[in-house]
Amino acid sequence: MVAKKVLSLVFVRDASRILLGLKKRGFGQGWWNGFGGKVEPGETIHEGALRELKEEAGVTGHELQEVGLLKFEFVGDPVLLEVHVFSTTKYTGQPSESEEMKPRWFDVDDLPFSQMWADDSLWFPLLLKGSKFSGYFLFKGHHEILKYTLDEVERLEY
Ligand SMILES: Nc1nc2c([nH]c(=O)n2[C@H]2C[C@H](O)[C@@H](COP(=O)(O)OP(=O)(O)OP(=O)(O)O)O2)c(=O)[nH]1
Repeated sequence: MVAKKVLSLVFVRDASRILLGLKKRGFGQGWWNGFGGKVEPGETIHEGALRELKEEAGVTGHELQEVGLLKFEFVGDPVLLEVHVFSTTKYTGQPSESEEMKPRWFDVDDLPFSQMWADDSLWFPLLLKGSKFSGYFLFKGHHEILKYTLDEVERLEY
């Protein structure tokens, strides 16, 4: 049986910028990403997303919209990752560094794709234009995508 891990991933945006964090440890260390992590027992995915955003970036998110559903498999690993992607322009608090992430605003025209997960450059254009999207990526190691599907969708289906 394939085990499934459910994770959140949150992007905070303003008119021309997006808040990313440099992951300081663990999965994806050394890469820029949104904020998120494993959903804990007893919380909804949305609650998990808000908690991780607060823990990792010091920011309270409001009116999070779920915009993407991304599934990942890694060759040789029986675990399927199901990443729920959220976006918002509404937040309170100032981004601040945590044990896990070092936040920084990036201009949306100048994103550090060479220091991000390889799939991100494929779906970021959909995220940035405000579309909803659904994707599946099969990785070999953490750098190479062997195959993928990616669709712009009207609504997300689970
Ligand atoms: N942008 C992007 N994010 C990804 C990809 N794959 C992937 O898991 N993520 C996200 C989902 C989560 O937000 C984050 C991984 O979560 P994590 O393992 O750090 O979870 P956590 O914070 O609960 O971890 P920990 O406390 O146990 O260390 O990375 C990807 O290919 N691209």
